[in-house]
Amino acid sequence: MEHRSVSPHVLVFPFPIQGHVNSMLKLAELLSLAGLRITFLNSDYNHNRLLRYTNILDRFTRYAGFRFQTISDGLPQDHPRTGVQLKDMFNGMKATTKPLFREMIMSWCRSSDPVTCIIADGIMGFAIDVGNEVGVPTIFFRTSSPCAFWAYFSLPQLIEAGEVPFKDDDMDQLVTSVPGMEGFLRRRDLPSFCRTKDANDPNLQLVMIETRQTPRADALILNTFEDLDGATLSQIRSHCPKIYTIGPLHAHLKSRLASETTASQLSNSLWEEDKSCIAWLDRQPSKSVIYVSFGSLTVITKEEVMEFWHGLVNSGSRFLWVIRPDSLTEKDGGFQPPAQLWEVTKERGQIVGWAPQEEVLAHPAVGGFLTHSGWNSTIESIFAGVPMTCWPYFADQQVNSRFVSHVWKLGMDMKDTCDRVTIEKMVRDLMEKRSTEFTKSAEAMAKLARSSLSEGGSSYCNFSRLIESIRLMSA
Ligand SMILES: O=c1ccn([C@@H]2O[C@H](COP(=O)(O)OP(=O)(O)O[C@H]3O[C@H](CO)[C@@H](O)[C@H](O)[C@H]3O)[C@@H](O)[C@H]2O)c(=O)[nH]1
Ligand SMILES: C[C@H]1CC[C@@H]2C(C(=O)O)=CO[C@@H](O)[C@@H]21
Repeated sequence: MEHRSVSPHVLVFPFPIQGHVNSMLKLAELLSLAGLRITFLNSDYNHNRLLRYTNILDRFTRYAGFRFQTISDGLPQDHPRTGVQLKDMFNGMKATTKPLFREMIMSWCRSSDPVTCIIADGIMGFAIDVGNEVGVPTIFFRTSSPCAFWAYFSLPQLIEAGEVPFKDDDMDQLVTSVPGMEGFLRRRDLPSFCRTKDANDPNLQLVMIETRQTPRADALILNTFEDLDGATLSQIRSHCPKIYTIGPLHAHLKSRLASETTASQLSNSLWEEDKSCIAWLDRQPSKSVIYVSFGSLTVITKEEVMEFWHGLVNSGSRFLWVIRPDSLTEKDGGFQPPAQLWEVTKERGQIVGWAPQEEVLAHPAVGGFLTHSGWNSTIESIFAGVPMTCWPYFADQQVNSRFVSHVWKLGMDMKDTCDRVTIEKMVRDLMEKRSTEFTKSAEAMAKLARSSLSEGGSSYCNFSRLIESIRLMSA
């Protein structure tokens, strides 16, 4: 198919979940600031939620070349769309979204303003097929971590060597088939999809097949910075030489906007942010609060909630805890936390349904983060210099938490445990006993993150290279 336009028109297309929409919308805004014309393709479901809970329309009207388009995710309106239903989400994309996307691209390419480059979510290999069909270059943006990407990429070798599926129950056994991670990556640190008895498990196959598509893309964008992930990036570069590391994206965007722009003005939340927690934080002493959040897909049992609650209360720490309204596996009926927990929570805690997380992490009262280790949360915490205790739920989070604790030494990993005694100890260690040690390493890493974004820094320069390459694709 022939192109008539020479001015870049980029289609940005995320997988329809919070952790992907958030970072891809930030990328879209950065590209708009650089003068590119952008079509952002959102699922109808997520677009309606963004309209409801954020100012995206006002925010993006300032970019003349920016427009939102929507597409079905193939799921009914009342589908829960949590981590438990990942398979439904992929099935919906395959059965409904992919054919619609193909039609849309075809018609845009025939229009007077054809798309000249697709930036698609790196978990959606079908975008490359469609891009190739219409002759439009496709760049992947993988929103998860480089370390997990590399573990996914190494899955054929892990399976071939008989390391996945695991041969027995020893989860502390080191794995040797992820190059560069031989000395420290245990079975329990592999992406959660490896915890299967069947090498043909559909989720395992899916992440492996999708990840192995990446070298077919014209380039790969990652939300990290060179000083954080240099060793892993050099492994990935042996298969995908054209990589643009332009993170931490949330901070990159902020640094290129007017200095008075606040994080909450840039919210891409699919839930309503409860801003009252900022006023509460304002009343707490410096570094006294542990922020607790498990992201947008985690579901937990009421037993786990009770263990966390007792652990937090027994730790003596102040805490700000996000409990998403849809995160409990059971219905609220019959869930009656003891009055004593509520009493202590009123004295030194706050529970909200969804928080303005970037603002929370940047708040001086926050001294630690009990996190599920989603990649956005991890990189936001790294940028804010906040040490972490990790309780990974699924996917890349098992790998990320190992890197936080063992490689970067920015906190601790409590994966595969959830009892009040361990939680109390982990919180005490993070907030008191080992606080100086972790705060020191977290602040050092935050400094490197900031310098990657300053003029001449790696992420700053890589972003210019990315823009240049998109312009060349459209010439
Ligand atoms: O109360 C909250 C909680 C979260 N967030 C934001 O929501 C995003 C959550 O993203 P992330 O930490 O990456 O977690 P998930 O929502 O679980 O993200 C999914 O997508 C990520 C990127 O691919 C993966 O790393 C995760 O494992 C996957 O679960 C972050 O930007 C947070 O700042 C808020 O604004 N308020
Ligand atoms: C859609 C989920 C499967 C893989 C993706 C992911 C990753 O590790 O790349 C993490 O969690 C989810 O965001 C994605």
